[in-house]
Amino acid sequence: LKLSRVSRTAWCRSGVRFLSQFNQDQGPMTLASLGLTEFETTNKNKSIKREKLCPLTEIPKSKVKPLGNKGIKAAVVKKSLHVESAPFSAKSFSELELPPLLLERLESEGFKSPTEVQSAAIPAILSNHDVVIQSYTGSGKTLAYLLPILSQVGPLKNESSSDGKSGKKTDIEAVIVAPSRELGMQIVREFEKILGPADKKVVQQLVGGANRSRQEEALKKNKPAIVVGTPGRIAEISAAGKLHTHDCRFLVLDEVDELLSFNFREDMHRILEHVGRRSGADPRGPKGSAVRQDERHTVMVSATVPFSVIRAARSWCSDPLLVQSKKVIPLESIPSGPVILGPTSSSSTTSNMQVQGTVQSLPPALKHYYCVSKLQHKVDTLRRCVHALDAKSVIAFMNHTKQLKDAVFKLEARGMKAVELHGDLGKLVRSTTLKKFKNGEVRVLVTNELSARGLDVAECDLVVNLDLPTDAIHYAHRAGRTGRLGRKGTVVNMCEEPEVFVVKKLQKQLGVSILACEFTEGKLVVNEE
Ligand SMILES: Nc1ncnc2c1ncn2[C@@H]1O[C@H](COP(=O)(O)OP(=O)(O)OP(=O)(O)O)[C@@H](O)[C@H]1O
Repeated sequence: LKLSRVSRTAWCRSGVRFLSQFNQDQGPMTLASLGLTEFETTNKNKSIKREKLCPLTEIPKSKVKPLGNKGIKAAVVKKSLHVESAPFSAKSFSELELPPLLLERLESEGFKSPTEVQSAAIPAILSNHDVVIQSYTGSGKTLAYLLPILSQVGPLKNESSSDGKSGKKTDIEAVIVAPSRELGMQIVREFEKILGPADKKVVQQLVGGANRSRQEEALKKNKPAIVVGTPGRIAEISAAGKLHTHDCRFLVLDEVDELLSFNFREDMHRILEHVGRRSGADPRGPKGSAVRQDERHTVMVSATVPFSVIRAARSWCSDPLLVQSKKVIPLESIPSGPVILGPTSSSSTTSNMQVQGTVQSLPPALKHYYCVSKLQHKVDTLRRCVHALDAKSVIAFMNHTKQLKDAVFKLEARGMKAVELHGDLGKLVRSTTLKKFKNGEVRVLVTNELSARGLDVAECDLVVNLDLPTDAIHYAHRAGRTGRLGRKGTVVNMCEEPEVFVVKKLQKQLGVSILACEFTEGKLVVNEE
């Protein structure tokens, strides 16, 4: 496959189909399956060592690459990045060269030290590299891009940071795109937390479902430097000429693999076309000129990075780096096609890749179980499961919105406080429901895929799949709602007898043990198989 120069249109058209085809054939694509987690493959003849991918400790300086994207992103003058020393030795935020005001804010909000992915990503972004950030759910990817942005944009930034190209006050300097309203709002709150009450207006939410004219008025009145929103609303306001992003310096695509899905295709196309597109600039201007210092930096983020994302990054970014918890490597060094796990692959290679894949997208300490239950008994089994594990904060996933109400009704009838959350509810109901769940008023949140991505409820100690997820990528995001930032977490899958093979397949694809269990006499009993 020749993928590095796919046109945007081709990428948009084919990305989803490609991904779903791959998922069907080989299971979900993880970075491990791209051969990234081990620096030496098991095939000795074709072994690729890290040193070859990334000579010495330095990321190679950017080469000017034909991008085939009308030059939205021309070559950028980049600082070289020491990948083995600085990012991995950082013990505190101050070692990451963040500005003093930002460090003060982090301290007063109780953030003491960076997570591994933050230690790796912050220097990479600060060195003007485009990056793809991939690390497991709940590992702190939001701050990994938020902090370098606030180092260069807004009131906490380094004094030496430039004010952007035009210096026009109406210009947006950073656009963050997220696939759901809930996730968008959560990111806004994270920005507000770090900015502090006095500077909250530096960031503006542009999520769907909220009043559009109020958002437009706020843009006009507050002149925010940063906007966070859903693709539809950002594209809509941009198309109406009320959002000026041509001089934008940062574009972040959070949950990027979801943003590449068919549903968002047109809106994402507009965003990628317009954000950071300098009017009148020659995209192929002289290499290293000062003009390009302020070109758009693109940051793509997710716990799961299928091949469609690698391909999109190659198309839309300039010499992107892949940042994982303990590694920073040039995306260029990734093999240019998916690793095929066919019948000819040796079983050791296959299992090795799968184990590595799990380490990357799921928190390593999560415990996984499955429990065979008849359809009509599943909610009762859920109730027994919650009691047996003494779970305080539970997210139960179902595949069909219509069934959620019924499950909530049954739980409430048995004295268990539960509430439903899905996209058909009004925005006010959605936010009060989530608030109630977050502050512990409700024990079980019964929901669908809407809550699977990004939702951060630290207290959530149990995830139950009342219906099995459609594939391993969906499993990873659902499971990742628990066990966040090193906390304990349990995932229980309820399935009927004929579905056990699906659990076995997920287990194999994800490389985790999903143990058979039942709930008897108020206890979790793990069955020997
Ligand atoms: N350095 C840190 N110190 C303490 N808490 C942190 C730190 N970094 C992030 N957190 C907190 O950890 C939680 C999880 O972070 P975040 O939501 O960014 O994870 P994530 O990797 O994006 O997860 P997901 O893949 O599910 O979206 C958040 O509540 C965040 O505020």
